[in-house]
Amino acid sequence: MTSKTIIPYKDNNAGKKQQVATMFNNISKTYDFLNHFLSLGIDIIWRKKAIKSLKMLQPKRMLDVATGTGDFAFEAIKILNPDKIIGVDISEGMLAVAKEKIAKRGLGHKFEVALGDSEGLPFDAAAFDAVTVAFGVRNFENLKQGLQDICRVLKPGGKAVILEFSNPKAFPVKQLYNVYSKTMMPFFGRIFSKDSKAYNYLPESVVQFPDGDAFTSILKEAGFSETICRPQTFGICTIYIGTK
Ligand SMILES: C[S@@+](CC[C@H](N)C(=O)[O-])C[C@H]1O[C@@H](n2cnc3c(N)ncnc32)[C@H](O)[C@@H]1O
Repeated sequence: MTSKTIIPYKDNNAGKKQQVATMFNNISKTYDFLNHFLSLGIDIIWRKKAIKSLKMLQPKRMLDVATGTGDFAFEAIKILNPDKIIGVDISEGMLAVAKEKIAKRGLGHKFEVALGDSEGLPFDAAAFDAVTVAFGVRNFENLKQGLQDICRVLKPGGKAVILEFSNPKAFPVKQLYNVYSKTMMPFFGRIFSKDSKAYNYLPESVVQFPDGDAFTSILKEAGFSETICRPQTFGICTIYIGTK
């Protein structure tokens, strides 16, 4: 199953990847604030829970794909204490914020970030014990290719943990969340961020994105086994785990 391509700027001819990078460059300075504000801080709980699923594996060398401003990687450092975590992202603006946070927290010896595309990761095969992606896969231009490359850089037995928005299915959460994401999110996004289109793209891209079993099927096609799907908070978000 492939998802219909949703792009941030419909009147623009650039491809999805370039548009997504531009959008995140535009919103990088307000991203962290709006993330916690719009999710009422629940994203912090989702991140912790997702990272905790790697505790048994005790990964030493980790990769955080679509690392953005680094919050998923910071959580991994706190909970798992790996020797090294590398974060890659296609948005220089988001990475600039991540770099400031790394310096402020004195974590430069443990957490490095670099420009890098999920669909052609600049690493050797089997280089990492675990790969994490939070709220990133929905933005990939080619989802299956991105997941295949994540599988390639994992060691055999290594795990990918993916956190992504999904669509709540049950009444009345489905209806309430629909209204919230289509009205409040774009409203506050327009007020606080520099990009009025970015917070329209967010709910539109979630609706179109394959979730639940549809997503775990793509994980399997990309080379993962023992796939797990754990919906969070009435299905607003889902933790997916795949093993190489
Ligand atoms: C919603 S942000 C998530 C950032 C961070 N992981 C977090 O949890 O807050 C999505 C990020 O995915 C990045 N991204 C989108 N497509 C990508 C790709 N093909 N390769 C690497 N990063 C990508 C964007 O630039 C953006 O920083």
